[in-house]
Amino acid sequence: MPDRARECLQQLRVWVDAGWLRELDFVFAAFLARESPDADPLLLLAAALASHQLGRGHVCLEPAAVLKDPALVLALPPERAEEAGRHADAAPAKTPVEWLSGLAPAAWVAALSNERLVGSGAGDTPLVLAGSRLYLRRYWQYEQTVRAAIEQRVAAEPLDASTAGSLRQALDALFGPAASAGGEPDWQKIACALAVRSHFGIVTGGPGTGKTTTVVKLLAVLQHLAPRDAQGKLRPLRIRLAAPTGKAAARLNESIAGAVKDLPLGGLPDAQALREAIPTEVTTVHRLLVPVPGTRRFRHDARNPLPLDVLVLDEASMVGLEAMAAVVAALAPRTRLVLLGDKDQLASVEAGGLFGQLCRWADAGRYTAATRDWVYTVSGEAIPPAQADDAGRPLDQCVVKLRKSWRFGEGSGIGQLAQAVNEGDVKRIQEIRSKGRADLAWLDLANSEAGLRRLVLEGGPEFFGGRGQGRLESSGVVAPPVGLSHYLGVMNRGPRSDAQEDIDTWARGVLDASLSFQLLCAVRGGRHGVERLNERIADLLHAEGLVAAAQGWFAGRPVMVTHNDYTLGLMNGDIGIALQVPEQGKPMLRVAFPANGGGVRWVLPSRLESVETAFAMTVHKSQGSEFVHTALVLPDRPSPVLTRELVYTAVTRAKSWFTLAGPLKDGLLEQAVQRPTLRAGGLF
Ligand SMILES: Nc1ncnc2c1ncn2[C@@H]1O[C@H](COP(=O)(O)OP(=O)(O)OP(=O)(O)O)[C@@H](O)[C@H]1O
Repeated sequence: MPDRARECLQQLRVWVDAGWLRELDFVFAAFLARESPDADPLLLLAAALASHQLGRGHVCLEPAAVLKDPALVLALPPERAEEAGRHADAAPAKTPVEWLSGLAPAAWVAALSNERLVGSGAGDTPLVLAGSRLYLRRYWQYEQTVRAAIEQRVAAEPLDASTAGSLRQALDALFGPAASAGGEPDWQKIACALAVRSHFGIVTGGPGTGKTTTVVKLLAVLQHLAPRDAQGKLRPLRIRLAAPTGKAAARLNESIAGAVKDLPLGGLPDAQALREAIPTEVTTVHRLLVPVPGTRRFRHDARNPLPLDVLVLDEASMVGLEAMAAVVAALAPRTRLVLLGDKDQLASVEAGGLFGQLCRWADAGRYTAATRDWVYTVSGEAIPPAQADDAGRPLDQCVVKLRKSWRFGEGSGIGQLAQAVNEGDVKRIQEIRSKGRADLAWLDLANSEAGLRRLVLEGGPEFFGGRGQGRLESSGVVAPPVGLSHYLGVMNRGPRSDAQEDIDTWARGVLDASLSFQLLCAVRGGRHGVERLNERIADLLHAEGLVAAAQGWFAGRPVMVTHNDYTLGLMNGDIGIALQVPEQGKPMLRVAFPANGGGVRWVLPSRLESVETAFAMTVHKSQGSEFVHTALVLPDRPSPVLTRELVYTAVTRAKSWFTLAGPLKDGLLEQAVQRPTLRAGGLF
């Protein structure tokens, strides 16, 4: 191996030893150096960094973007290395940023020219350079699979004119007549119309904008348009609903049955048959595809597609590129695909960010004249000029953003804060803070241990605008905010008797009560990171006598599963609580997990290999969940992890109360909301 390549690998090794790169990144570069000993060191560096970026959620490396701001794009040195207390003298002598300084993008791209290692598509080179993006081949292939599947569905034959009348009848029955001219149109109705028009549809919107309501109506419309048998009886379409995680599936499960029950089908023939033809059970993507044990493959793939007419995928922003490629590969060409999600939330933890890419133009709409005419014909809704653009791409015609929140009324502080954060509107955030809102609390932790204690134990009602008094909303009575002592109180009251039924009811009560309050952290390391905070909270609860120990397993310890465990049927992100239950007369510790249908599943602590304490969890892990009172704890110093999407995701986890805790004077929040997440990818 030439000296230059050896030196490069030595440098990469130093960065791995410093915890800046993963072993995997090094191994990949070393493999390439063996395959092609004359490879340019800049190619080996690019390969290691492309692999590093994958670990950070980016599917490719864009040399020009890296060179513009290497420290930001590569996040090197990483946040964790600093927080682990590494000192300047322990840091590698040369940083990637220094190595790259002075390099021109064209020179870096030129160094990637290597027939054995880098191709432009077809072939089997380990790397693919597509335009200005460098991919590990597998991820380039995933993008190709997803793009082809979407393009094919976007281009699917539109409904023939004879169906338009029937569609109009169904849309009017479900949504009522069109809004009066000049008013805001009914975007839910438009979303349905457009999702019927092609074989691909996206409905995006913030919390409570009616994504579930809309998709249930869409399914009713599709069933209404489904073929009939010779006796005119409905031959229902085969429909499945899926979500990326068990928690997200359980949440949709809860809301969908109600939405199906409330469907206003009165104006349509066969109303009962239509209602019955809409599924209410939601599965996870993994269960839908059925994993083949010991492999990355699934039983359902291109050779054995799912027997489906329609697949609805909820919380699509959480689906990584690899999982999405597996989903679309398992769909027959005529299966419709409908994606639901909030495009402004954090992207998936897995490399991807594809929902954000697909929804890139959702705010602008970009509907062409043909789309506007068609929407008007089948729904009577006029798309406003602001959302019209005859240069819109075919994909844009399939994407609809729901713009009105039905959950957060005009006066809701949470709704207003979420919007201001999403728009990066610092002035508006400051206004919201200075005016005070009944459902928002701001807790400066700079020198206030007592404040954190109040928040953790009781939810800190006194920090809210209206001092945390309960209130009446259109949806019902909102009880005052609570902290962790709430569910621990339910736990410490114990079951009514030792009968298993009473124990299960009690455990379910504890699990439900635990959703009343959740602490979220932006980062894992540091004083306000999830690890230290969990330790501090356990100590505090122990000192208060609310739990019997602060370490190991103890009754009241909430745990989050960190890896899928198919034997136990537990998925990454599932949360259980350790409880003391009588077994053959003796108290034993068992972990209670929520089961479908309001039940409880009991697991022995010793069988849970990959769990972590979850008094506090990262915002990433909270995706797909909602809590009555959500508190975001900001890190104690600036971090590139703290982005607009992260804060927005945290705020929108709150149903009724939101607390922002942290060093509020240092402008951390303001910096964060002005920093949107960077995600590389070339999907659309
Ligand atoms: N057009 C509407 N008119 C009146 N109420 C509506 C309308 N659309 C939705 N809602 C109500 O708003 C609430 C939220 O709706 P839905 O659950 O469909 O929203 P979502 O976007 O799926 O929410 P989530 O944030 O939970 O994903 C529900 O109570 C629903 O009944």
